[in-house]
Amino acid sequence: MLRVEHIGIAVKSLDISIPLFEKLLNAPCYKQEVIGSEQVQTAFFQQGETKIELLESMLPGSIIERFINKRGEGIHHIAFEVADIKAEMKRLSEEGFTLLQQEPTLGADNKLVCFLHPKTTNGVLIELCQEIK
Ligand SMILES: CC[C@@H](C(=O)O)C(=O)SCCNC(=O)CCNC(=O)[C@H](O)C(C)(C)COP(=O)(O)OP(=O)(O)OC[C@H]1O[C@@H](n2cnc3c(N)ncnc32)[C@H](O)[C@@H]1OP(=O)(O)O
Ligand SMILES: [Co+2]
Repeated sequence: MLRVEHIGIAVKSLDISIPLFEKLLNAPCYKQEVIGSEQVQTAFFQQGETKIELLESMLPGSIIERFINKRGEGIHHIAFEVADIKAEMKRLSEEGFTLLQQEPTLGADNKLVCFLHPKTTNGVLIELCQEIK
């Protein structure tokens, strides 16, 4: 893994959480993006070489809504940047981790992404991401 690319935080309302994080980090939200396949709206903040990704559910029953209903707002996943996502998926699968998808999909901020099941990673949802060049 190259670095922590972002930390995903599930929030109920971007309208409330964007100004809150702008105050907290003393940095502007530099990008908002809708990811229809994940039924989320995102908002990004740069912090050194990593980012904070706020996630608000767009639809009832979405992954983010289910998470908030069960656990409340808070840290949802940690994303690691990798150089070659397919090679890393193969390595992690061979090491016994459960991949939540067999092929990378298009994520936010120009990335290919893949998730690992939190049951196989000490209860932490892990995202792998590779920049699309
Ligand atoms: C914006 C795009 C992208 C990016 O580019 O950055 C994103 O970050 S999208 C983020 C949202 N998308 C995802 O999270 C995709 C991967 N996640 C999943 O496929 C599912 O959330 C899941 C992890 C498979 C869980 O789904 P499901 O089994 O349907 O949910 P349950 O509510 O039944 O939970 C089962 C079990 O897992 C625990 N859980 C759920 N989410 C998390 C989590 N984020 N971290 C840790 N544990 C999690 C949940 O509490 C349940 O546990 P038990 O109650 O003990 O059974
Ligand atoms: Co993410």
